[in-house]
Amino acid sequence: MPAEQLLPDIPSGPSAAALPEAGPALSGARGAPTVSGGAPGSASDGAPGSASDGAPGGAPDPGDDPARILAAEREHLAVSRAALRAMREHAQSLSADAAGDWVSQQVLQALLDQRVAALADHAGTPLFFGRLDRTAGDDLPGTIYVGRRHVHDERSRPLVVDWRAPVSRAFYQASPADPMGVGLRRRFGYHGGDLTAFEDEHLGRGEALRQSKILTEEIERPRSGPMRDIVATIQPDQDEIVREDLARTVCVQGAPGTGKTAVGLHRAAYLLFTHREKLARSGVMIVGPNRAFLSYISSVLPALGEVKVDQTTVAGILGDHAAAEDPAVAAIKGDARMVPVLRRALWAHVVKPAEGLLFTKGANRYRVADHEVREIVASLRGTTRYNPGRAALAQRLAHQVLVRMEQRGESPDDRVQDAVARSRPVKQLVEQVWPKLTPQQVLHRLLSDPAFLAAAAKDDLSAQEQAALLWAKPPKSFRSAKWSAADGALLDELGDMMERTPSLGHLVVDEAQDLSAMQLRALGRRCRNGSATVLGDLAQGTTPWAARSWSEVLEHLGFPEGGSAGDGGSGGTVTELTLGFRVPREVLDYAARLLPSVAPGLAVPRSLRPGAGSLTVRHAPDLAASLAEAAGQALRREGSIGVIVPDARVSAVSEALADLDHRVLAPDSVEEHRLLVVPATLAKGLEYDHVIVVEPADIVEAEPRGLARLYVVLTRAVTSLTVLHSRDLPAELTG
Ligand SMILES: Nc1ncnc2c1ncn2[C@@H]1O[C@H](COP(=O)(O)OP(=O)(O)OP(=O)(O)O)[C@@H](O)[C@H]1O
Repeated sequence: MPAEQLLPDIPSGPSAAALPEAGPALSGARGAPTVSGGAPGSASDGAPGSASDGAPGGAPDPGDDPARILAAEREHLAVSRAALRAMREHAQSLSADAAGDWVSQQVLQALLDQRVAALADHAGTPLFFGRLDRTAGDDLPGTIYVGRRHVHDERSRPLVVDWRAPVSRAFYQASPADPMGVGLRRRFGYHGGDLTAFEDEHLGRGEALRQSKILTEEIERPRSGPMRDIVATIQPDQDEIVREDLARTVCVQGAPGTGKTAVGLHRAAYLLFTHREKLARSGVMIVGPNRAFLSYISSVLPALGEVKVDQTTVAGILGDHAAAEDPAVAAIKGDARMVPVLRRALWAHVVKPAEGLLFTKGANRYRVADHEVREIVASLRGTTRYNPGRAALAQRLAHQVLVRMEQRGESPDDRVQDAVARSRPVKQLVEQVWPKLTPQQVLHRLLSDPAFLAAAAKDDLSAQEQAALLWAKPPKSFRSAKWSAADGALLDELGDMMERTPSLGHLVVDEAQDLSAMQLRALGRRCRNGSATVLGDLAQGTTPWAARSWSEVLEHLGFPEGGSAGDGGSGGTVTELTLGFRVPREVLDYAARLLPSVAPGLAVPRSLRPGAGSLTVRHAPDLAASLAEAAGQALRREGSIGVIVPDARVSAVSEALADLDHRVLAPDSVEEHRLLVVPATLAKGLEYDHVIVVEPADIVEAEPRGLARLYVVLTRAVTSLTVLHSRDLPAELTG
């Protein structure tokens, strides 16, 4: 997004004023109380719908006194809260007894319980965070309050409108250039559940804020606990992505901290609101890199009222296969060239019948000749998945027997055909020609048997690649095989060749740049009838198979860029977020020195915040002592602290911090702690107020894409980054 879009010029400079007794805006944690905006005018200011239109009971016009305006808005909040209470009491009073039978009663009761839970008033956040005074002259109210959920009064007049409703769009998108029928846009700051500040933009008069203090306060607030929703401050380019059509697959490239994860989660919430019934049936799933990350993002959707979204990892989908594997072998297994290899391996099990079918019933014998069986097999091969093909073969053979019965004057019906299809001679022939298989059996054979692998690989894999794929010591049976994570995707591919994988309505994939072609295919087949939101940063790709381009990723997912998806859906579009909300500019510029080496094609990211003094790079011959000192200093400041270290140094660093209460982050960690030691390989997607990075050279040397790992690690800080090194820094960082 161009900076001007976020910080538009104001023809008549809006003023900022302090409001007595007002607490800090939005985050409520710090900062001066604010009321700002272009001469905060009357709440009803020129708009056909005034504040009193929206507030039943007709609140008096507070004029342009900020304190009176805020008092009037607090009154609207109190009225809205009372109305929500009434909605909840009404829902509680409803009985499921009216349902006809016991099962319907239980279903209805569950729905009523859900409704009551959804109508809870969360004391920590106000019911609304924005207001629009509209000049559109349509049937909708002149004034609307935008909040996390819809609230109406006893006459069904809306007091708060859900942020996802079409009319709320203007709250995020309207600008002086295109006011979208909005005269006044007001943003509220809050502390706990109370309104403490507001900012006005008289868009109708061509006024907009140069810099929203409420947004600044929000992005600068100290981080503690899990990720929060950004519903009050979604930016216009983020909102475009959030509200993209369900049918569209969107792929978002974005530098660290540009809000990709936040946008993906809000898009899920938006789609669930807009297509509630459809998605309740088909489902929405969020896929993240590991459980620690999922735990970090786990509160966002519930806070937006969406509790029924599955949040998982690729391993959660493909099975926790964790056998150790050489990354070079995993890279071959992750390559899309494995698809034809697997296909040949599977279908090689379908063989030419040596004999025809002989079916006996009483004294009668019915024959289907071997060439006829061959023709049936040939007509089925390649036109169905493996298992349905097997079932169809049995039915076709039985049908041939039926034809012969009819030729002899019998009149068998469908039940006879089913019985013949299940009869021993048919089963035996099918088993011989088209055997029952599991994905594990096929993959076990492929990775154990050089001749079988060579036949399946043809020219798709080189001799060296085939040699690398073969197990050094093949397990005796597929049952005792220890599968690797890469095998998981191969098994899934084979599974889908055998039986169609059910599809979800929408899939959000975070850190997608790290997924192999085969993993992407596994995810793509899970939204074959739906769509996807694909999030990532090519510069943060740390796996040996990390994507080099988004069009590749979309292709593997089955949503080719600009094209159409396999099952009639639309192709994907790539878009970019370029403005960073997390990392201070000084830190981001430092990390960006690595970009020419890790992703030469990408533009240098921009940060919303200057963050002067946020970066310290210290040569530390006594690393343990410097680390303890830096961590101690950070503990005296506000906010979370992440000590990000080469994985091999985790225990040593934990020992160096023995005197400070801390925890070590593990892949499955769900507990929170203010001071965390974070292995470099787990830092992706996370953020801390203060980050201390230990020994960058070790981080770079630990893995083939170590420079990209270092880029990830250096971009986790919200407030300060301290780099401690006893060895020389990597040349890419100093050059
Ligand atoms: N519009 C916004 N208003 C307030 N905060 C925002 C906004 N957009 C993003 N943020 C905040 O910026 C931080 C970074 O967001 P997020 O983690 O979604 O970025 P990301 O692009 O996924 O980063 P990374 O690539 O490093 O994983 C989060 O704390 C998020 O809440």
